Amino acid sequence: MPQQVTQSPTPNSIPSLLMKERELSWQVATNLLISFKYAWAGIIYSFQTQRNFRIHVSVCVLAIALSIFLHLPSVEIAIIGITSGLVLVMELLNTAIESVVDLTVKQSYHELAKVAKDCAAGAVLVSAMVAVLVAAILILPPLVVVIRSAL
Ligand SMILES: Nc1ncnc2c1ncn2[C@@H]1O[C@H](COP(=O)(O)OP(=O)(O)OP(=O)(O)O)[C@@H](O)[C@H]1O
Repeated sequence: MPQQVTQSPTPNSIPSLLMKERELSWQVATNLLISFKYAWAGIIYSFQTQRNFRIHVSVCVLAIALSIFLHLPSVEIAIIGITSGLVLVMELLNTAIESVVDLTVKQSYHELAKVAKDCAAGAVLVSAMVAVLVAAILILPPLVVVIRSAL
């Protein structure tokens, strides 16, 4: 049976290919402000629908507030900010992957849908464990000192 060979795109044809990809989009943000609006809508959607996202936002705010209250060095506050922020990013990606999987398989069971959702949830878990470990190492010692001096 003759095999169908797809030619790889030449550098000149790449811009027109990209245009075609964008044609598939139902709506395209026409400027930066509108892009921000859609990004914000995604964050609000996750906050309103995902309990875990709300928990992670609260813990993230608490960790940064505590590190400011304890007068941690700015590098340590930045590290806590990065690790906590990473958890929120993972949660947003997890929500995006869950939505795409549900859109694809609807309410039917599929082994690959399970793999995709479990791996996305695993990514959130790994980032959350790293964030807790980093926060515990940086926040706990000065927090214990403050609590002891208050007693
Ligand atoms: N269509 C599906 N096919 C196979 N397994 C699925 C499917 N949908 C969900 N699952 C399984 O059920 C689990 C929970 O799915 P769900 O969509 O509720 O995600 P979740 O991990 O609970 O989301 P959250 O991150 O909000 O807690 C998935 O991790 C997966 O193991």
